[in-house]
Amino acid sequence: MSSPLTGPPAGARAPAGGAPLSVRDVTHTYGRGATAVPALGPVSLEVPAGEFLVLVGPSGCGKSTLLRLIAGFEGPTGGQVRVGGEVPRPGRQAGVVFQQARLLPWRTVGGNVELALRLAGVPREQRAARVAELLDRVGLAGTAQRRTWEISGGQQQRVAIARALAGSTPLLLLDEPFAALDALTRERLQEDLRRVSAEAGTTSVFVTHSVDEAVFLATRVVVLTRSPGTVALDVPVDLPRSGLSPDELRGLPGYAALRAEIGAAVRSVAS
Ligand SMILES: Nc1ncnc2c1ncn2[C@@H]1O[C@H](COP(=O)(O)OP(=O)(O)OP(=O)(O)O)[C@@H](O)[C@H]1O
Repeated sequence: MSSPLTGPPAGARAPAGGAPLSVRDVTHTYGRGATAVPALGPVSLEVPAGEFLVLVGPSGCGKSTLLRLIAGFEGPTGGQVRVGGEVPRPGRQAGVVFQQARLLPWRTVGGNVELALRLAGVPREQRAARVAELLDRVGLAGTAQRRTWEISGGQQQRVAIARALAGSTPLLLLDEPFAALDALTRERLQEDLRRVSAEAGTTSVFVTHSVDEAVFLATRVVVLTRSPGTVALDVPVDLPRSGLSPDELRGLPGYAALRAEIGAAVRSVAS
C-alpha cells in the first residue's frame, strides 16, 4: 500500500462540501473467475464530521479492504465511496496510519513530518513551527532532531500519527495502528489518540480486533460479519469525550454495557 506521503503535492485537497465519508452499497472482490475472492459487502455507511468510527470483525472479513477503498488505493467492485463528495484518491483526502509506522529512516523524526507538510503544500517558512506543534500534539515535543531508529516502536507510531495529521486531510484512517505494541504503550497511545481526536474534531475510521479499544476510542462502532463482511451491528458510543480519566471512563456502567453488547456481536459473527 502507498502512504499519504506518496500522494501528489497538495493544493489539491478535497473540497469541504459533501459528507466527510459516504459508503453506499459497496462490494469488493479480488481477482476474477474461479480465483475470485469476495472480500466485502454490500456495506453502506454515512460518516458525519467529527465521528470516530471503529470497525471490528473477524480476521479476513474485509476491514482493511474497506479502509483501502476509502483511502482510494483501489476502486470498489460495486457501489460507491465518496470523501467530501468526491471519489477518493490516494494521499488526497485521507491520512493513513498502518500497523507498522513506515517512517523514512534517512530523515529525522521532524524530517518525516516536514515532508508530509511539504507534500500538503504548507509553505517552507511555516513548516518548522507546524512540525513542533504536531510533535507536541502526539506527545513527542523536542524530538524533531532524533533519528527514527533511536526512538521506540510506540514513539514511531506517534510520529506516524503526526505525519498523517500533517496533511490536514478531511479523514484519518488507522489500520490496527497499535496492534504491534506492548500493552502499556498501547494504552498510552489510545489515551493520547482519544484526546487528540477529540480536541481536533478529526473524522476517523479505525480498525481493531480489540473490543475494549473500540469502546474506548469510538463515537460509533461497526461490527462486520465474516467475509464478505456486511454490517452486523452499528452502535453509537455515547460516552463523555473529555473530563474523565481512562479509569473513570472504563468504570462507567455505559462502558461495560457497550463492551458486553459489542463483545457478544463479535462472538456471534465469529461462531
Ligand atoms: N490483494 C488481495 N488479493 C486477493 N485476496 C485478498 C487481497 N487482499 C485481501 N484479500 C482477501 O480478502 C479478504 C478480506 O481481507 P482483509 O485484509 O480486508 O480482511 P481484514 O478483516 O482486514 O483481516 P485481518 O483482520 O486479518 O487483518 C480475505 O479473504 C483476504 O484473504
